[in-house]
Amino acid sequence: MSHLPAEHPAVKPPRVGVLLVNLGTPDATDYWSMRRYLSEFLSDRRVIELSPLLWQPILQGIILSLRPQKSGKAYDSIWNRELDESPLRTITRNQSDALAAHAAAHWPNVQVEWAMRYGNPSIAVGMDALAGGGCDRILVVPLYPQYSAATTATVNDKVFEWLQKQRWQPAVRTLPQYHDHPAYVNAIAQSIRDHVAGLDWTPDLLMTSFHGVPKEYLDKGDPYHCFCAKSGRLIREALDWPADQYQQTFQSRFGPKEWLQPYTDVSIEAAAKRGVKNMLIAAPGFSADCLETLEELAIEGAEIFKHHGGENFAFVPCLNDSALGTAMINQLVGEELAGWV
Ligand SMILES: C=CC1=C(C)c2cc3[nH]c(cc4nc(cc5[nH]c(cc1n2)c(C)c5CCC(=O)O)C(CCC(=O)O)=C4C)c(C)c3C=C
Ligand SMILES: [Fe+2]
Ligand SMILES: [Fe+2]
Repeated sequence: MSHLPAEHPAVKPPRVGVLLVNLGTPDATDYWSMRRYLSEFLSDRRVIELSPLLWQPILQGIILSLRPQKSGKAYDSIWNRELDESPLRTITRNQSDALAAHAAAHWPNVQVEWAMRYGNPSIAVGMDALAGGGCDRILVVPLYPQYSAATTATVNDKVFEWLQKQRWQPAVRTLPQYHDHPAYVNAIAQSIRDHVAGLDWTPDLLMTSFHGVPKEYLDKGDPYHCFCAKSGRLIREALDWPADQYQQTFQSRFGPKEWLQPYTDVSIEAAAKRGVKNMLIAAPGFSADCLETLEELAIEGAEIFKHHGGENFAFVPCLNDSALGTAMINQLVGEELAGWV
């Protein structure tokens, strides 16, 4: 006859968890908050592929003495003062709330949480909340349409680092990239169409700007570059936008090495100099507006364009928690939960 020990773990009714994950964000814009965030981010060996013996002295000594102030100022210019947090955090939480509402209506045994790869709330906190809620199956959703080792893979690494510490592991699925999914391509195309309809001028250039990575990562086999090119082409085709009035670029260069080209800032300047007067820019690689879109594109991009002779400049907001954006997330998650709900 067998006897269960008194401390036998409680067996809860099975539930399914979904964890939405985006990049990360500082808790505040002061020097130490910025330093903590940038240190975690730039110490990730998927992001900076250098030996820590070489990189950490440069990072801790030089970069983290100056960059926290500079980036803190940039974050200050876009900070959500009402909620005292970065826009990326506000938007990701809203996306999660919208998915949770959809789940409550359609998939009653699904719990939704959200997390940031760097900063708070962490992936471990999100996974703890799902496991604590009784989820024995978890779908992880890195909110990156185009796969890169520097983004999608490092989210999955962090999830599996959490799994390594669990005695009772849930089953885990990860959402694959969706760079050519019709729901994604059509949602981006529609958001661009809607934005154009609200302008009192006609764009003579549409630029789609994606976050860059060092060119070396492409040479080593990271497929991100090709996925961005394909997304750009599919979006242009969905819009039926003339090829000679379209350009795809890469932004947010960091450090002295070559990054993926053409560079967004250089291309905006060149467009203005060759006589483009009306320019529209979109950022289809970002699921949510953040420093890189609100500051680098909408503010700095407009300044560069106008400084070099451009007249009208508009930025198409990311899908964020718009009806288009949340419907797309609901669809992608619904397809990936097949067999689980
Ligand atoms: C070598 C450094 C970096 C690589 C490689 C990199 C890849 C990469 N990043 C994103 C998306 C985002 N990056 C954001 C901010 C940001 N990125 C870097 C550096 C690299 N990114 C830094 C240092 C920062 C912080 C700000 C700064 O100091 O400039 C953000 C915004 C976060 C926010 O809270 O607003 C996003 C989003 C992708 C998609 C990507 C590779 C494909
Ligand atoms: Fe980045
Ligand atoms: Fe940037």
